[in-house]
Amino acid sequence: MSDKKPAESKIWELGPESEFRFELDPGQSLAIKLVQGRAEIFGFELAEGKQHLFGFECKAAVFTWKGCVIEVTGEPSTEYVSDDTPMRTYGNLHIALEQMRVRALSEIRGSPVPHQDKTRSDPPRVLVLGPEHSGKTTVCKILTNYAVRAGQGWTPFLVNVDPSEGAWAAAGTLSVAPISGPIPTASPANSLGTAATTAPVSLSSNALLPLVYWYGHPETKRNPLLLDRMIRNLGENINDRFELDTQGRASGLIVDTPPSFASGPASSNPRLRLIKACIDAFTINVIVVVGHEKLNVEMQRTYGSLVQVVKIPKSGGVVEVDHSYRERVHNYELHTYMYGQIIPPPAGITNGTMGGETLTDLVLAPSSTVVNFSDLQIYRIGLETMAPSDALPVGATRTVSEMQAVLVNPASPGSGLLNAVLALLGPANPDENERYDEEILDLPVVGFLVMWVSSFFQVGLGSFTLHCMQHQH
Ligand SMILES: Nc1ncnc2c1ncn2[C@@H]1O[C@H](COP(=O)(O)OP(=O)(O)OP(=O)(O)O)[C@@H](O)[C@H]1O
Repeated sequence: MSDKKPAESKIWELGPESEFRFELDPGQSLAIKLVQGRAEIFGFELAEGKQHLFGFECKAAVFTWKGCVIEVTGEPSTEYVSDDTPMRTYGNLHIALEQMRVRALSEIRGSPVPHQDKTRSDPPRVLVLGPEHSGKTTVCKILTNYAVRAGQGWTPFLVNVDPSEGAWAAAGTLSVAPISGPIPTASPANSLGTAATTAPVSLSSNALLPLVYWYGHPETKRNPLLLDRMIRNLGENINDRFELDTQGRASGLIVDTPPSFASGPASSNPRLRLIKACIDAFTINVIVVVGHEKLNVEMQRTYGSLVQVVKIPKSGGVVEVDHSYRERVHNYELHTYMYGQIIPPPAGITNGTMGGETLTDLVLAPSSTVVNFSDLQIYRIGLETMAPSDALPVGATRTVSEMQAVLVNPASPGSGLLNAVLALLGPANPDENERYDEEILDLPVVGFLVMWVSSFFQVGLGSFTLHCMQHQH
C-alpha cells in the first residue's frame, strides 16, 4: 500500500456560463469529479461521479452552461474561475453549422429544402484561421464535439494541417479522421483523441482511424511546396470518401491550421498560397477567424464574395505556450505512441478514468526489433537544410528540388538519422506500370520508427500503428 498522503481536494461551485481553468506543470496530475449539475471540457461532457484524470502539462477548462459543482484533487500550478468566456458565440456558430448539415442531408436524400439556392444546402466545410495561441485547435474541438453530441449521427471530419501538432500521430504529420464520438481532453499528447492500435488488447472504445501524411518537419516554412501537395492529397482522399459516405459528407469538415497561415506579409509569402490550397482541396465554404481583426479583413477582401467569413473572439483562457513546452509535447506524443497513455493519478485517487476509458486499457507494451539497414530504404524529401526557393540568389536553381526523394545512406556519418523519427509508408502501387517518380510523396503513413543508438543501430517500431481510412471502391 502507498504511504503517500492523499492529495488535497477542493470543491468549486461554478455559476452558469463560467469555467474553471487549470494549468499543470511537468509531473503534476489532477483529478476532477463532477459532483452536481452538468459540465464539459471543450465540448466533451463529464460523467457525474467519475474521477477524470489530467496530466502531461495539460491546460484546459471545465465549462458549464447552467452551473455545477466539481471536486478537484491535486495541485495545479494555476487554477481559477472565469465567467468571461466566448462560449455563447461558439455555441451560436455551432447552431449555424448544424443548420447547414440538416439542409445538406435533406438535399442529399432528396427531401424538400427550404431554400432554392443550391449553395445554401452545402454541408459546412470550415477553415479555422488565427494567430499563435488564439485557441484554434480548441475551437475545432468544441465545434466537432458539439456536432457529434447533437444526436443526429454526424461524423464530422476533423483535419489537421498544422504539422507542429501531432494530432493522432506524431508532430510532422498532416492528418484527417472522421469523428463519431466526443473527443476528450486529458493530455496534450493526444489532444484530438486516440487512434486505433494494432495491440491485441481491447483499447479505447472511441479509437479513431486517421489518414496521415508525412511532412517531416514541425515548421510550415521548411517546405511549403510539399505541404501544399499533402494538403491536396488529404483533400482528394476526403472527396473520395464523401462520394460513398453521405452522412459523413453532410456532417462536413473542420480544418485546424498552423499559426503561420495568419501572419506575415501578403506578397512573396507562401501562407496565402497554402490558405488557397486548403480552400480548393477541402472546398471550404466557411472561414472562421479567431480573434484577429486584420486577418479577418484580409480574408473578407480576398474570399468574402466566395465563402462566408466569420470572426469569433479568442478565449481569455488560452495559454501562451513556449517553444520548450512544444518540444516536450512532441516527446509526450511519441512516448504515448509507443507506450500508450499513462497518467499517474494524484495520491489517494484509485478509480480515475481518462476521457471515460479505464487507465489500464490505454497502456501499450512495445517491443524492439533489430532490422538490417539493407532491408530498409530510407528517403529524405529534399535536402536536410533547405532554404525556400524564393530565398535563393537570382538565377540560381537547386540541385535537389523540394519534392525530390533522396535515398539516405545510413552508414554515412552525415546521414542525420541519429534520434530521428521516420515514418513508415504504405506500400507502393503493386502494378509497376502505375508507379511514378514522386509516388513516395503520396503514400500514407502506417507507422513510425524511432532511430537510436546503443552499441549498434536499432529500430524501434511501436506496437501501435495507424490505420488508413477504408475506401470502399
Ligand atoms: N478556455 C481555456 N482555458 C484554459 N486553457 C485553455 C482554454 N482554451 C484553450 N486552452 C489551452 O491553451 C492551449 C493553447 O490552445 P490551442 O492549442 O487551442 O491554441 P492554438 O491557437 O491552436 O495554438 P497554436 O498557435 O499552437 O496552433 C492549449 O493547451 C489549450 O488546451
